[in-house]
Parts: sequence; structure tokens; C-alpha cells
Amino acid sequence: MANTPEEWLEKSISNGHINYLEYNKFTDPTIIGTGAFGKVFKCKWKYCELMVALKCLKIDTNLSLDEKIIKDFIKELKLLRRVSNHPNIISFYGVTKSIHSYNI
Ligand SMILES: Nc1ncnc2c1ncn2[C@@H]1O[C@H](COP(=O)(O)OP(=O)(O)OP(=O)(O)O)[C@@H](O)[C@H]1O
Repeated sequence: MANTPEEWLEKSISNGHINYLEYNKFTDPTIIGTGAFGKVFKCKWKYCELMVALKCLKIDTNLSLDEKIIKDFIKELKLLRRVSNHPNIISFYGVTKSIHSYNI
């Protein structure tokens, strides 16, 4: 049983419910917006030659993920999984992780 949002995310990745994508497969970031979770970038996804939106979660001053943000993000992922493949809903491909924060 996963307790924290981080544990839920890690468990979902390890049991294959959420794809983990290699961060170095994303190139040419351009900022396209800012929301409650942080900045959103348009990037090229080398693996399948697609343009995708990369949503970067804000980190707090201790350089860890903000608890409220990750909770809300997980809620959004759960909702997205329930409505996957609907033509009016964007596709969720997976999550990635970087030690760098995009700052452009
Ligand atoms: N898949 C996407 N394609 C194009 N632009 C996007 C995409 N996702 C986010 N954006 C841009 O980034 C902005 C912020 O997105 P984000 O989803 O973080 O917040 P929001 O949905 O606008 O609002 P909230 O912060 O309340 O969730 C959007 O307003 C939009 O301009």
C-alpha cells in the first residue's frame, strides 16, 4: 500500500501503470505557459518524433517536491487515466525526472 504521493507514483511506475520516460529524450524546450504546478514547456520527444508538453513540477526551497503540488498532480494523473483515449482529452505519455530544473 502506497502512503505518500511520491510512493504512489513510484509504485505506479514499478508496476507499469505509469510509463517512466528518459529525460534525455526531450530536446528544444520552449516555454508555453505557467500553471499551478509550475512551468509548461513544448519539447521535441526524440523517441517518436512528437512535440509534447512537458509539465515541470515546482520544487520548494529545500529542493524537494512541494507536497500540495504533488498531491494535486497525482489527482490529475488519476483522472487522466480514467478518461484516457477520449478524443477531447490530451494523451498522457508518462513522467520523467531531472536533477536540473528548466529555467529559461
Ligand atoms: N498539452 C498542452 N498543450 C499546449 N499547452 C499546454 C498544455 N498543457 C499546458 N499548456 C499551457 O500551459 C499552461 C499551464 O498549464 P497547466 O495545466 O499547468 O495549468 P492550467 O490547466 O492552465 O491551470 P491550473 O494551474 O489551474 O491547473 C496552460 O494554460 C497552457 O497555456
